[in-house]
Amino acid sequence: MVQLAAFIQVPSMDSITTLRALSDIIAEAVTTVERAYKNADLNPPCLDEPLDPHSPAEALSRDPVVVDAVQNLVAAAAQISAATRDPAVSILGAANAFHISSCVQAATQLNVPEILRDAGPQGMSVKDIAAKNHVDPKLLARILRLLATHHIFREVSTDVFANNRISSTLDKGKSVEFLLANPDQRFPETTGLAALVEFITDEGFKAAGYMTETMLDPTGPRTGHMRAFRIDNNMFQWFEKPENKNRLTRFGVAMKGTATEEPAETIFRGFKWQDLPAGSIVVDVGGGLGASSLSIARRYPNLKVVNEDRPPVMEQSKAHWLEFFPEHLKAGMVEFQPHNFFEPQPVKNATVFLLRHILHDYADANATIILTHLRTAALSSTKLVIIEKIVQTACSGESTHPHVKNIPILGVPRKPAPSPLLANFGLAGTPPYYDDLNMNNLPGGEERTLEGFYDVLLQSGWKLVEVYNCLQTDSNHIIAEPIL
Ligand SMILES: C[S@@+](CC[C@H](N)C(=O)[O-])C[C@H]1O[C@@H](n2cnc3c(N)ncnc32)[C@H](O)[C@@H]1O
Repeated sequence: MVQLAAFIQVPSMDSITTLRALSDIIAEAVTTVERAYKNADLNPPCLDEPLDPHSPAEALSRDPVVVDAVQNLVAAAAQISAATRDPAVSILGAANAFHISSCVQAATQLNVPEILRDAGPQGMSVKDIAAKNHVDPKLLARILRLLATHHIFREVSTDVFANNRISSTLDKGKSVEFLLANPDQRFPETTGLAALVEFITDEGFKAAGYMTETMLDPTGPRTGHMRAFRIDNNMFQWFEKPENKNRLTRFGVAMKGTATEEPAETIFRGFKWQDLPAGSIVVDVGGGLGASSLSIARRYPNLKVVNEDRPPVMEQSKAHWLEFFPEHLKAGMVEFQPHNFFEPQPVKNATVFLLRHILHDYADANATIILTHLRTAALSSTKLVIIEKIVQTACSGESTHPHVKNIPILGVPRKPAPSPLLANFGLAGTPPYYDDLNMNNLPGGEERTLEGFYDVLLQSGWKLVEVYNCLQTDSNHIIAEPIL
């Protein structure tokens, strides 16, 4: 009898209390969103309609009050689903989640969002979409239906699909005729979000397929990417091969796309660029196109910029600055310095070394080499500004690291998650964890905890002095100074 009782599922008071608390969080969040939109005499954006990035309703969706409410809503809705759904169905859903990536890849590579933009709200028959790409309409219908089931596209009537708010984010804003006739020109001059999605669902997706194999075979190829593409050099060297020219272009635009995940003002919400004296030298180490330093220089044109990256990227960067900020070039205030950051740093009088999305490409041994070269070239007054996400744990509790507790965390205080949500807001807080594994599988790097940053900086002669939390983004500005 005692043994039998163990198998009888009687929901405890705790489980019910948890469900009630989650549903209260959802109800309260909906009320907050409703009130914000009523006060502005607007309706929230409609999922069934394409995104209009310039509409007042979309602008209000970025209001901190609405963002916070939606964060609670997403976290609670995911947790209540996890708590109530058949766990076998949940785990099978997780196991099959790669189909979503694969179908998003198909839809974007076939330019379906642009084809459906032209079709308007009544949508287009999958036969006509498939005909433009010379692919099997039956398979395309199955792909788009799986996506519509996940609220990406809308199945208007049987086999007729239209864009919705989510699918339309992939619209590259170019004509279908142009995209089909110029496959190598699909991404330049776009926001970069579609390029980022294609990079993740192509290189990222393939590399992830080899993550476990790589973990179990530490003496073999170092990354999932090397295994997937059967290469023995790293992703960045692979990008430089002539046959990967389009991939390199896509990656460059995709990195610009990472900025679309965060509000345009983010770069100004942490480190106080305005306090730098005129003529200060900002070195954008591994700057890519130099999109971040370009934003900084545009706002503070008395700052000099040295953009550093691998030689082929420098060509692209120069073209980017010529297009978007030619004045700084003409004024001789920006230099393009081909440089390998595993070799000694050539700029010896930097005011700031800016490292945005660089250290996470490398595990600690290589990150230490990069940081040590910067430390050797630094003046005693040089600041290191690292822009990266700081990974939180899924549980609550104080750090046991001896030093990080005393580091000032400035900027926007991070709100604690209301009980019973996970401390990191669960599904609403996933981006850093996705990035972490992309870093592992592609270049062999990692997103770091605050403790991880402190330790790798210390090993390289830098002291982590403060952290800025930026508004509405997971990105942090991590400031370090030379240890003298
Ligand atoms: C993740 S991207 C970040 C780009 C830019 N900082 C940004 O925030 O958009 C990494 C950059 O590091 C560059 N990179 C990779 N290996 C490098 C090396 N050994 N020396 C210099 N740059 C390198 C890549 O070309 C790429 O532009």
